[in-house]
Amino acid sequence: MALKVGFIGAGKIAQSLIKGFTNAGLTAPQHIIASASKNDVSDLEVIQKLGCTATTKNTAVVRQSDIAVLAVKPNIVPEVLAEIRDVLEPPKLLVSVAMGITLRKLESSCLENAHVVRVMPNTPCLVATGATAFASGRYASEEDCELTKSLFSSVGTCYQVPESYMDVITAISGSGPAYMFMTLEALSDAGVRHGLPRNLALKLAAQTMLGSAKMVLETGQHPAVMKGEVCSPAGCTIDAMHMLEKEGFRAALMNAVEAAYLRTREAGEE
Ligand SMILES: NC(=O)C1=CN([C@@H]2O[C@H](COP(=O)(O)OP(=O)(O)OC[C@H]3O[C@@H](n4cnc5c(N)ncnc54)[C@H](O)[C@@H]3O)[C@@H](O)[C@H]2O)C=CC1
Ligand SMILES: O=C(O)[C@@H]1CCC=N1
Repeated sequence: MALKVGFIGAGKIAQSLIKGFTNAGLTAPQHIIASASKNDVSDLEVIQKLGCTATTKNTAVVRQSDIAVLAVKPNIVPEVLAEIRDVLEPPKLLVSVAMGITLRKLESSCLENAHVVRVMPNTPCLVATGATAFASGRYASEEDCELTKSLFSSVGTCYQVPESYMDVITAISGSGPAYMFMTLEALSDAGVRHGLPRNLALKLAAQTMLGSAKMVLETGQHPAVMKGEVCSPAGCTIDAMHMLEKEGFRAALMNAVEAAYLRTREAGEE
């Protein structure tokens, strides 16, 4: 029987997941229902255009689905949980993708024994290359974890982790696509600055990022070793490396992750 998936919140991440899950053939648009705020006409329209059911009633989403994905901003989570509490009866699974919101917080706002998992996907799920991690709640069963794993593995990789990892994972792979897009934008700008057509510069930059990531995943070698192999003695790359060190490239990235991590923790405490 087809899996019925509901989304509470129909924004950027919900849309990436809906397109990813349906492209993967894990479910079909007619088995998907998603809700948005009544002021959010554009998200409701996108859902309809995708062939899914759009609604403003969160309880309808839970009632009509096997799994309910909670994809609203963290500050909206308490009011949504209060709304759906009584219809989210165990063993129905709640999959929260809200940054920073702990399993304890989620479970304490649901019925006793509610089946909950906390998940951090990223937007490349849209193109079946997502990076997802999840932590299991107290009452989520083995079956729930298997289902979560198969759902998110259909749109990329998916790892089960201790919940204590989730905030930093949010800052690395949840937010990570934005760091990568900024890098690609900067690389292609540099190409344009030196006379390349933008389209060519962007394609070369993106393929370079893809290839480098693939080398890390497939060879298992430390990135520092492979970086060394690109730097020919007295060549041009080592000059670029020197400049990146001088400009604080590594520290800038590590500081960016720390900023996102701290914001994630703060959102969990609000
Ligand atoms: N954008 C991303 O790349 C990722 C986002 N997330 C998490 O997903 C959640 C949503 O993020 P985005 O999709 O980026 O936000 P968004 O602003 O694009 O979407 C939020 C959605 O929630 C809806 N909404 C607002 N109030 C509602 C209510 N009372 N009931 C039902 N729906 C309501 C809005 O209409 C909108 O469709 C956040 O908690 C975020 O931390 C997690 C992983 C990645
Ligand atoms: O920026 C955010 O709040 C969300 C969480 C991870 C990616 N986007």
